[in-house]
Amino acid sequence: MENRLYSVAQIRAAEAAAAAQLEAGALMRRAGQAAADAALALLGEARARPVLVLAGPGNNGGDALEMAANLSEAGVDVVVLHLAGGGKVSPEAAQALARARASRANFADVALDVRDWALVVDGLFGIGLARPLEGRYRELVTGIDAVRCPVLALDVPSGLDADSGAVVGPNGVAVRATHTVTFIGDKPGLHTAEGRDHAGRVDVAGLGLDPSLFEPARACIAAPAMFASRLAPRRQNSHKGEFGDVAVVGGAHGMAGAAVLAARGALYAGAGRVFAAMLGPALALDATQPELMFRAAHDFEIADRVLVLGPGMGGAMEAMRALGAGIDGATPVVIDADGLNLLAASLDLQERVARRQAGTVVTPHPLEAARLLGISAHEVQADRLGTARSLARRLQAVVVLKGSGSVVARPDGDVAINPTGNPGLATGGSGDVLAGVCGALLAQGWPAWEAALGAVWMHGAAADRLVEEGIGPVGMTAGELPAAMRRVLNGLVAKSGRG
Ligand SMILES: NC(=O)C1=CN([C@@H]2O[C@H](COP(=O)(O)OP(=O)(O)OC[C@H]3O[C@@H](n4cnc5c(N)ncnc54)[C@H](O)[C@@H]3O)[C@@H](O)[C@H]2O)[C@@H](O)CC1
Ligand SMILES: Nc1ncnc2c1ncn2[C@@H]1O[C@H](COP(=O)(O)OP(=O)(O)O)[C@@H](O)[C@H]1O
Ligand SMILES: [K+]
Repeated sequence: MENRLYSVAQIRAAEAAAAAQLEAGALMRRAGQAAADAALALLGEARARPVLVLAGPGNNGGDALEMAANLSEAGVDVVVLHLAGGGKVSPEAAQALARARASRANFADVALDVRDWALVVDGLFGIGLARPLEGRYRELVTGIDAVRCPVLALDVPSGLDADSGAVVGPNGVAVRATHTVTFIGDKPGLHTAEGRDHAGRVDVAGLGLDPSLFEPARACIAAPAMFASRLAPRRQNSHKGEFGDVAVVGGAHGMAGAAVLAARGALYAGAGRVFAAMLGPALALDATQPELMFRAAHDFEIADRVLVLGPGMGGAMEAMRALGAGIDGATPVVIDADGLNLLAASLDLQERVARRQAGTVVTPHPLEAARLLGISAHEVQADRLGTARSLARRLQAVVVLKGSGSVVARPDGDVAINPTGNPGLATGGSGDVLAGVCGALLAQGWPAWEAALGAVWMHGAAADRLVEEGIGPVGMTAGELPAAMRRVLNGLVAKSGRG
């Protein structure tokens, strides 16, 4: 897997194995050097103002002190704010402190806002954070929000859980960095939940560890390489029957729009034919998308069609029947929105999902995932990877837990975190488009895992393009996504062709 992500336990194990082969303090010195290089790159020619280095009581503070010594040796004006804490200090961190004290760095107890800094470095806490930030730490971390210069976090923004991306504590705070240089290996918490807001741009400094020291990663950052084998250019001699039928089953009274958006998503992602099987009054036509075929759900023939079950489906008995029929069918399905709420209410349906032979992709947002697992949305967000994994295992399906850094999980426990997308997607209907795109990829023969990864990646990339064009994030609409996603998809297909 490329772009590997490691749990804190895996990082600790690799670090311990490496430390046993190296001279004492070598890893911390390497971390301090990598951090200084990152800071120098950020500073560029901006050397007139000083750099503030916040150093905490543990080894993260040790990294920061090594870095302060390196920066001052490089001629940078450095001010260190060292919070010693009362606990035991590791020999490496003690050595780093002695080195920083002997350097030209100034140790001072300053308020964050007293100077115009060129850069603030967060070396308070890393993967050893054990409880919420309080007192002086909390004050400093909130103070960082007010600075206008870049903020570089070492390893992990202090206050953030590196495994989950949750801010630690009920009313917890965490550093909002513009950049993070993370050590030894990349960590999931920097890329999902609150992670993207707190970590900023993430660079990995591997510190020269031998790859054989790592346990196999069970998580990665999603990338087109993971679904590239499905992006083959179309043969000249092809016909619509090769690209599959998608039927969106939904659109109860008053919710036709959800089914239409999903159907448009499927059409623009290349399905051969797209139907909308409506639980409410069947529309005669979508005048802006006349290619879509509307049918009444109660007498619609679902056989041989990939189904997108749920957009605007409502909760009536008829919806439950349509969902059950789709689940028991032999074609791949996507279950979304109201389909998931109905599923949450029926253990029987959940078991039938788990027994399905054809591909199944389930796309809950955090509240839908919470209903399915009988927990709160807060608990889902506190452990997005764990939640996605347990749902995937329970339903024996590929699960997309949506939101910032969508988590795609498979029943065997492997997960990928999607790096594309932005808050422009936080608008009604964007999830319907995603479900339709995923249905179209399944209809074109993509396996569930690749279809889910491809749909999520391209849907997010479409939103990113719209932002680049000034169409969002504010005011971006779900209806603008299908055409933008189509450009992304064709761009990837063109790249996949023979040079
Ligand atoms: N051991 C080494 O040689 C290396 C350490 N590294 C760095 O070391 C970090 C991990 O070091 P540590 O295990 O010392 O952990 P941290 O430095 O992240 O924090 C642990 C220290 O903070 C205290 N603490 C935890 N939460 C607190 C809170 N909320 N309020 C007040 N005090 C709190 C603990 O009692 C302990 O003293 C990594 O994130 C990384 O930055 C890496 O540079 C790799 C090399
Ligand atoms: N802040 C965000 N950053 C990135 N993606 C987001 C964000 N908010 C929402 N999304 C994405 O937008 C889509 C919203 O889906 P959903 O919550 O089902 O909305 P709806 O039901 O209105 O269609 C999902 O793909 C989700 O991952
Ligand atoms: K930190």
